[in-house]
Amino acid sequence: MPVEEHPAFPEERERLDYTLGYVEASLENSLARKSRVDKDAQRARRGFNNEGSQEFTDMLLNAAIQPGLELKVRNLEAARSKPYFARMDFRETGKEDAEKLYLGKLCLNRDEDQKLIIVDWRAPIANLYYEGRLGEAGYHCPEGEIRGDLLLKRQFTIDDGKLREIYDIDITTNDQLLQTSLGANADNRLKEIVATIQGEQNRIIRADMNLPLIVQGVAGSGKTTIALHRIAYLVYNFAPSFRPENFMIIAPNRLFLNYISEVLPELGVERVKQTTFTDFAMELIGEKLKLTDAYHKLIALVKNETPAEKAANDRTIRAAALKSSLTFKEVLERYVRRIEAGLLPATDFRVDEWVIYSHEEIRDLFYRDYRDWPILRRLKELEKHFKKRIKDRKDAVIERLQQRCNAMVWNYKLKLPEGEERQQKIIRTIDQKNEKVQEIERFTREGIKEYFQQIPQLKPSQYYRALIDDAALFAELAAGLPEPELLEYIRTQTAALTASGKHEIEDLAPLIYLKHVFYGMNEKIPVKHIVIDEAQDFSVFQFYVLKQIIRDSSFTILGDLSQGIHSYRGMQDWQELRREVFGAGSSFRTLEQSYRTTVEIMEAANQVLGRINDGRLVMAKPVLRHGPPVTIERRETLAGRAAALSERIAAARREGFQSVAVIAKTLDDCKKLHGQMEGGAERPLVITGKETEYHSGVVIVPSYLAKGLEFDVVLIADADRRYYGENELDAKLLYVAMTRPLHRLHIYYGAELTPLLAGVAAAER
Ligand SMILES: Nc1ncnc2c1ncn2[C@@H]1O[C@H](COP(=O)(O)OP(=O)(O)OP(=O)(O)O)[C@@H](O)[C@H]1O
Repeated sequence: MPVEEHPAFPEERERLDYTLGYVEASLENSLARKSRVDKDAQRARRGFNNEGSQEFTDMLLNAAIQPGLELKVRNLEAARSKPYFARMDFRETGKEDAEKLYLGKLCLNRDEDQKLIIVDWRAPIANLYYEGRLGEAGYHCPEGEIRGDLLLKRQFTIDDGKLREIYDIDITTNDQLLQTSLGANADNRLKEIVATIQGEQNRIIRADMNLPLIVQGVAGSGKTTIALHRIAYLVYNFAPSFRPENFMIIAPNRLFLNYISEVLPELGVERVKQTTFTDFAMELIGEKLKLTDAYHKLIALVKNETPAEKAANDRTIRAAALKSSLTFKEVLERYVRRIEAGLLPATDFRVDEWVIYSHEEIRDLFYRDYRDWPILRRLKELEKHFKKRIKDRKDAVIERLQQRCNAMVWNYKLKLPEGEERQQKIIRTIDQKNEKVQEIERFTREGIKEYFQQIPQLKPSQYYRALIDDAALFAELAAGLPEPELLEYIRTQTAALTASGKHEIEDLAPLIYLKHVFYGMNEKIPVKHIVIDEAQDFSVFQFYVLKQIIRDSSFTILGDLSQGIHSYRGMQDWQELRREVFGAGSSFRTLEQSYRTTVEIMEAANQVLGRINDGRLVMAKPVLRHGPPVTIERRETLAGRAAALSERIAAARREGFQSVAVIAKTLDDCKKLHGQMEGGAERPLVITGKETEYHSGVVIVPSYLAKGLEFDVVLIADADRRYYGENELDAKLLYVAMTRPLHRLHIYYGAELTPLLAGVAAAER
């Protein structure tokens, strides 16, 4: 129905005009204020000459105000075209009138009377919109629970300040706006979804920040999107105790970070730390380490062609899993305990003939009083104790020397006549005393230095190598642990790698662990809440170290075991993570509804997943949105496939789709295909994984890099048996590829179709 025919159109248009007028006025005010503050800041900077001056105070004040004002101006500018997206009418129990609340991305108050013109979607009352059905409803706020009647829920489409659509949501929840939003084409980057957040997503966004939360969500269930909305929600609700810098999101790679980079600014949130595990690990370890290519192992694994390769791969997978487990951490823990036990010299701390601290006293300090401190930091405390006691002793000795010197001087003055000889003797006495004092100072300084020189202090990577290179020590420490042969294999592989000056991603958790136990790192990390996306690719050991180093911080962990293409080193089971790392206090939620793709595509992908035969994997339920069937076509030659792909790309473009991805198994396969697609109308861009900027449009992307991304149309280029065999890893890779499109999926193969797709009800030619 045209929007003008909606009975509430005149009222809503009037309200929109009023709001836009207010936004405009507020923007004008804020711009004027911003310009004043900017000018004052400039003036103060020019006039500033010392830290006690008025200019300095002004400079600090302006620096504090400027970012907030800039943000306000940006938010108001955004609100000009779309100030709100919904309205709800709520009558609180005991009150006569219902309040009309308009929900938007930011809150806007009327300056005169503080009346709310727009309610922020993150405010407690906004929960009614996401959770409440019409009728009796309530919400929690700092004052307690507020109950009442939800009389109206209405959604709007507003573009460029124009009211385009009005949808009233009735008791049966007809989410027209969600359908419209899902039917739209993929933008260049991930987008915000405040208007259509669903109940199960809302409960994750608003979950208690202090409890670790683990979310298993199927492909397309909105994990990445809600991870970002959760941060925006927490930033808003926990300010000013928490600042945006206290939040951090860890994502799989920089390309992905760039893909998601617009959501937080769109939600009015800046300065949240967005990083990858590798980058964060390097920061924590504090050493410049060379890493092997992140996908090197996966690429070797997916080639998997000859029986010999298969056997070697099997061992690689088992070794990576063991190295990423808490069993390997146990070896390191024993190693650390061994170093700790033998760290102190078996002597007293003496300076010359004085015993300053006895061995027993030192042990008590080191192993008892400071036992919870990082090992090498305890040495710093010992040193402080040594210095303090030396100083007390030294002061007493110097005092005695001084008294003796005074007595001698006095004696000379009494006994010798005034003159050259007496003067010389007095000078010599004082000089001798000064020399002695200096000698004592030197002695004590050197005594401390000598004591601590006996204690080796290495970098984390040096401690690691000292263990990895020592076969006998390693075997001794690993005694009694499961799979001793595999542990020894890990040791030799790691020793060879580190000898060539490199580490692999599985080494990062051990290195962070060593850094933490020897040096500690708490004061360096301002992070209080960590959100981890694609968490299925993290190992238990990685989670363990993150939890250890940021003890007070809380975690939101989101992932999908069905997409665990790094599961050889990643997560097999969320319950293990809860058991081993986060404990019973953590909560666990599942998301089964998938919003990205059509029913036809999701059903085909689910069939592939079903082949893995793992009861723990959850099948996605698509939102009811239909599209054309998945097609599977054979083109015998690579050239033939390339030509067919080029045709499909052109057709997709004619249909108005913006983003098309050709997915081939590995980067090499992508490059070969690219070479063949020269003649096509639009030659795709190959994504190599080295990019830091995400370009959509038409791309060729290796299956493992497609994870997390989405496209309007996906063309799988090589669904042959020889590429996708009947094994878990291949099935997961194919599943990831098949769950990337929003609207169309076309599959091609050359010789023999992968058995993983056998029976997939697709339009086959
Ligand atoms: N409530 C919603 N309203 C509108 N769109 C939504 C909603 N939830 C998810 N989407 C859309 O569904 C798509 C998938 O979201 P997202 O990429 O966050 O899912 P994901 O669970 O991280 O997916 P995957 O694990 O497959 O990478 C995105 O286009 C997102 O905008």
